Amino acid sequence: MTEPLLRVDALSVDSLSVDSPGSGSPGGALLRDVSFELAAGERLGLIGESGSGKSLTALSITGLLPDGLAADGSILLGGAQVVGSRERDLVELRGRVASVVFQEPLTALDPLMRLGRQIAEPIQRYRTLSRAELRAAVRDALVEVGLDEVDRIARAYPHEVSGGQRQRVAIAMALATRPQLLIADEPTTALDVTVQAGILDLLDRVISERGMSLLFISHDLAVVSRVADRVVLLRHGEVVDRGSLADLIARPQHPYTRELVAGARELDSAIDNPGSLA
Ligand SMILES: Nc1ncnc2c1ncn2[C@@H]1O[C@H](COP(=O)(O)OP(=O)(O)OP(=O)(O)O)[C@@H](O)[C@H]1O
Repeated sequence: MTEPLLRVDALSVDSLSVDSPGSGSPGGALLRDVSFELAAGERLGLIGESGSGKSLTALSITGLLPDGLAADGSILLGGAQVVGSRERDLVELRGRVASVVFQEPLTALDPLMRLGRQIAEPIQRYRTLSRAELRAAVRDALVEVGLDEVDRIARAYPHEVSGGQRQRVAIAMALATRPQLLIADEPTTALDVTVQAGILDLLDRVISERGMSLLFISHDLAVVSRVADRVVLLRHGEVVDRGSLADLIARPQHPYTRELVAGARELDSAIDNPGSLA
């Protein structure tokens, strides 16, 4: 078999900056010269403290920056340019190439629509199915994200299921369009620790089973280490460090990386020795 001439990354962000041009703020750009690549099937963690620019990066990638903010540079999503693209083309890219899971599942869910219908919508957008086939596809989608009682959940409204179940449904919706890349923006931050572990295991499994790429965004190195192979560290809108997770943890170079690694170790030993928390 011959090697392909051109390897298309799932995502390639090159010299991305985000500005708030109308604001006249003297602070300058919100993101500056952010660059990273994500190969097909790879898992990258984007780490940074609150306000470092993680969400603006995710919104830039999906072409969803709020009004008043402008992106510059290049973002290739499955080989297609996002920066400067028309909304019509971006709609096609979202879903087909990349889907997003947010911190708060209610962002993605309509409170007035039964969950089964909400999952059926993205499935129908990309596949022509009979009613019976569609019902089976919705059940399969719920089973894939580890939910039991799928008939009850399909008939329920978002407020009638638990927070963890809602996040699983939101993940099922994000996966329903068969994207190549899943962008998970702090998907477990709003959940308690045991539920969090279940969602991380789920992401780990579906990403492997489907051979997808994952961009996992979090402020928490310990959480990222559960699902990512490589990380990019953002601080004040700039990339300050990057590398394989194993290298960064074993040999942290940048002061911010050292701080993060020390913090994650402290938390880990506090969990192992609960008395040390007192
Ligand atoms: N619409 C906007 N207009 C102006 N500034 C904004 C806007 N949205 C975000 N910012 C600013 O951009 C910076 C980066 O924000 P961003 O939401 O990307 O941070 P984050 O790393 O995702 O933080 P968090 O973990 O708290 O969500 C912050 O200083 C924020 O105040």
